[in-house]
Amino acid sequence: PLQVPALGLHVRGPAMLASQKDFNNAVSQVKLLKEDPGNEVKLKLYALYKQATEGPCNVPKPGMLDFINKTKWDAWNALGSLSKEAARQNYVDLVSRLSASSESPSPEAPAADRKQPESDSLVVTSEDGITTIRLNRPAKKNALTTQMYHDIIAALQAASKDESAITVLTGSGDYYCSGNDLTNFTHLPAGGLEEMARSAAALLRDFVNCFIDFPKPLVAVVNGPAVGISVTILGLFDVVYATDRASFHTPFSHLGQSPEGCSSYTFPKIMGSSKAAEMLLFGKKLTAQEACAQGLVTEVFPDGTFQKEVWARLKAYSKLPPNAMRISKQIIRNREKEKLHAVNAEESSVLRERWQSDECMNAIASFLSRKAKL
Ligand SMILES: CCCCC/C=C/C(=O)SCCNC(=O)CCNC(=O)[C@H](O)C(C)(C)COP(=O)(O)OP(=O)(O)OC[C@H]1O[C@@H](n2cnc3c(N)ncnc32)[C@H](O)[C@@H]1OP(=O)(O)O
Repeated sequence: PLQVPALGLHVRGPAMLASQKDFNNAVSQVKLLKEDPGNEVKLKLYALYKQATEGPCNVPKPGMLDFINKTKWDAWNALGSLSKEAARQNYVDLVSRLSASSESPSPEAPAADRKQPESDSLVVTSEDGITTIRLNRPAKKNALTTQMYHDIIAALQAASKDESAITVLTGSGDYYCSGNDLTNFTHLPAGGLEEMARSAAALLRDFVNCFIDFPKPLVAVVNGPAVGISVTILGLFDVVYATDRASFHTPFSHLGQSPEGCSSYTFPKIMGSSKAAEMLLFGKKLTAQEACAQGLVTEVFPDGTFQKEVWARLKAYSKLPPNAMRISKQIIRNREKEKLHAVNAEESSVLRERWQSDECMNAIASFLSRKAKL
């Protein structure tokens, strides 16, 4: 068979081609897949569907900043003059491979039992009664990729069951975390912007739920500036230690977005409604000292002695009776767990709409085209 280079697909002879009925069945089957096949595969499915139903790409190339439609256009255009029938067959073959692999049992351990993350961007270690989850993408200021959200969920689930007494989240390099990786929004699935927003909202909700439900003491060791979701979820930690080099920035309006991480509830509760509004509506950046004065940060340390002082303290705390700490945390958290879950659901659903807005798309395009920086 011939190969279509960009997508690695095969062109078959006419005798082997799938019927329109096979194709229609495959289109229905895609919606029933148990596992998300990932953005690359979804893009292939999109391109083959367009080629099978409309023939070779016949619409103008979208502009440079319209990165979502341009990615889809590129995938469709890469199929060149592949016939509708061959595209139909390739679509059917691809769906049948996806269905087979989603039926067969996974050789991997369930995510909750997996200790090591899928990528090097997260490092999980356990020592001295402390499980440390370290964001490890310093060249990108520890911006959170979609894979990292999944890995953090898995790491928290594993830490909730391991032997450690305390769990810590921290960052590598000069930043704690620059928030959501804005390129997450450029990998458009076959279902388009709407599907991207739906799956991001579901991931956000699962991610934040893990912090709400985490059963042991959870400590943030904020080793540098923090942006976006890495700031909002601090309201769900039990203790937050920060270097005096840290800053806390939630520029949601600048990004055409709205608060998450339960911050629409925790921030007004922690710092009062007016200070919370300055951060969440106007994107006021707080210094470490200001964040401490507002109650978001527990204690600020000089950068030169930050690591030494904080880890010495955490090692001492980790020797306290672990069951007593768990039970005490549960009593505190149980007071408002239901409320936090409701807030998380609402914030995720509002963001699902926001992510489809022009305000949000334009802000992301500006950042990616280097026009905007916070
Ligand atoms: C699915 C759940 C979604 C949850 C919703 C979450 C929302 C949020 O978290 S909103 C906040 C999103 N974050 C941002 O808007 C920050 C964007 N970044 C910046 O404004 C700046 O990069 C900076 C202020 C964080 C740092 O500036 P600077 O010190 O000048 O460093 P560089 O800009 O040169 O950054 C180095 C390198 O890292 C890349 N990068 C940094 N942050 C992000 C990011 N959030 N997403 C993607 N990429 C990021 C930056 O592009 C540079 O890359 P290279 O040019 O390739 O070196």
